[in-house]
Amino acid sequence: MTPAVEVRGVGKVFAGPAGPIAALDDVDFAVARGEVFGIIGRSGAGKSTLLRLINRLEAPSTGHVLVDGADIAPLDGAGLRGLRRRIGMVFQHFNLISAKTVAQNVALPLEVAGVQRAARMARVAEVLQVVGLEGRGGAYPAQLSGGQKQRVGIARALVSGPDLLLCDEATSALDPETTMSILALLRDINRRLGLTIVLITHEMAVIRDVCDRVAVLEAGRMVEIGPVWQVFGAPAHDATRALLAPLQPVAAQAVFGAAAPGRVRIVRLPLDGRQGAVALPAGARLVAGHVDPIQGHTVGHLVLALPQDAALPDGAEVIGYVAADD
Ligand SMILES: Nc1ncnc2c1ncn2[C@@H]1O[C@H](COP(=O)(O)OP(=O)(O)OP(=O)(O)O)[C@@H](O)[C@H]1O
Repeated sequence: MTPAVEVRGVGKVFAGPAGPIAALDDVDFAVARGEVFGIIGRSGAGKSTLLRLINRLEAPSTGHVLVDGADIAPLDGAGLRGLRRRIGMVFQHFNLISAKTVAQNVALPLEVAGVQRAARMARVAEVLQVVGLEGRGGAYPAQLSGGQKQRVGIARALVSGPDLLLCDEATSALDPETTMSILALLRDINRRLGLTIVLITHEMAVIRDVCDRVAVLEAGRMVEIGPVWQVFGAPAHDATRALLAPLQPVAAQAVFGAAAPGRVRIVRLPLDGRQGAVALPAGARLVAGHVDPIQGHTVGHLVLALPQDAALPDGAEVIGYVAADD
């Protein structure tokens, strides 16, 4: 099946005041139809630029972006309007017009496309129901909570019946509970409407809670890509590990002392989601642990105190030492 989006050898160079800035360098991946695909990276990694290339707000300096198998570079006029109808955008700060009601905000793309009023209103009612805002069409944005405003933003993104949704830090302005409900809504839309979703975020928790696969960007390069459970379970790049760190409160190395005679090893044993039951050496004691069920895999780590004569379990690393009777 043709991928929903293909990013092929894409580079993007901006002219900065102090010379050219390579925002993206040879980025290459494909997003399958019906997938929720996350792009994560720290600030300045190139996430927004990548999203802007997919909806052709920017053109690549090198390489190609294909949507539904077709290069979007040559599109102009009607072709570009058609592309924009097939792509819904959800923004961090909602981008609602405060002087317009919820229904008027949601109807805007249809109005621009010249859809008749009756058809507009019918479609708006439909998408407001999808996002759980039925009956709120007459409210103004100022009367809504952040989560409700984002629901309006999502309804507006859906109103033209797109098959691809691009989310730009869609939950970054929301509290954790509201974030969860918006992510659940995105997942629901993905499943019910079969929509492909590409989202950018700097939070691994967002990736964990909603994505099927993730690509990690670091300084404009894609340093890692894979199913979420695999990337969480066995991150291959330092940038990925740094992004995961806030989610994995390891009993830090600093807590433990250095090697010395008679001291017990503290080891970190990753659970990469591939293991079944994990066999532990006799006499091992549990110090800490963190487990995330992701896509049906158990991902996380255990921190163990190992008796001196015990072999280091496969994949475990020594992170420090404590006195035998600690
Ligand atoms: N229009 C532009 N002109 C010049 N430089 C730009 C432009 N847009 C982005 N950049 C630069 O390209 C790099 C990547 O920026 P981008 O906004 O894509 O990163 P990001 O990962 O989305 O970061 P953030 O999370 O902070 O938004 C940065 O160095 C940025 O300063």
